[in-house]
Amino acid sequence: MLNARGISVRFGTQRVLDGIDLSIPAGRFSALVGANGSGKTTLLNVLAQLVKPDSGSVSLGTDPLAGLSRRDIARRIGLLPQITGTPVGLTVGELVMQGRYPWQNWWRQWSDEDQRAVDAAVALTDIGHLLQRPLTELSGGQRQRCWIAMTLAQDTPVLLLDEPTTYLDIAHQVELLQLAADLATRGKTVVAVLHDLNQAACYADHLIMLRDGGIHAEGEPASVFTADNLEAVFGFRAHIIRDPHSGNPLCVPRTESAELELVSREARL
Ligand SMILES: Nc1ncnc2c1ncn2[C@@H]1O[C@H](COP(=O)(O)OP(=O)(O)OP(=O)(O)O)[C@@H](O)[C@H]1O
Repeated sequence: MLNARGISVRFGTQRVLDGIDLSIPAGRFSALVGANGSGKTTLLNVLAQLVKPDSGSVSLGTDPLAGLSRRDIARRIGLLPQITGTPVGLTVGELVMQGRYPWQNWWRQWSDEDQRAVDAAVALTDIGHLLQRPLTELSGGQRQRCWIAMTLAQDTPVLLLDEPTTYLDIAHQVELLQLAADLATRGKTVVAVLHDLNQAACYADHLIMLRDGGIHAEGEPASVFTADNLEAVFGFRAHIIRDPHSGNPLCVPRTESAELELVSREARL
């Protein structure tokens, strides 16, 4: 269990996170959703100890993370940030190998275990055919899969993914979400910031809705993914319907034209 207690963060005069208490279930796939600017990235960065909160603490199980070295944290928590730049002069293979950095030191160089972790990450993200290519020559989606592979190669019990489906076509989005769900089934604790609410409700075991730097709702998607919560958090009205195949909740935005059509149809009856 990854626990955050009383987390508050200010940037200047702006309070971005406001006394957050959160218990992220171990071995589950949690999705973090909320409007732009609601504090999702800041919260992930606090969980990964990249942002020091003004108050509050994070622990993994019973172990507080504050005070651990960067290397020790990186052996426990892998973070895929929102990627904005591309390193020049690096091949895909070299990037993925960098995921093993926290496990190495001057007396322990590249090992069979490192190679196994890299091979597994490469296979899971289907980038074996790209290993010799410079990162700068790849499409945005291919590059995103390489970053994900690097994070997987780190082989941490906790994975924090900030908008991992960015740049991916729909088939690779679904693949990535299924991979996150599978990793959770195999015991990893996965937390992903997702903007596609239906994907979040469909793939995650646990949904966390952030609103103005606080937790508005959290729990199983079936109980959290309600029209009222979506309206409160995102300010839009939606119908919640069920996926006829899986039974998962899906939201359909209530557009003005659809509402008018409904009213006039009812008036005609
Ligand atoms: N380093 C920073 N310095 C100052 N303000 C910041 C910094 N990082 C984030 N903020 C502010 O904190 C608020 C929350 O930002 P954050 O990136 O956590 O939101 P988010 O929910 O991830 O947004 P998005 O969905 O747009 O990615 C925003 O108002 C943002 O401008």
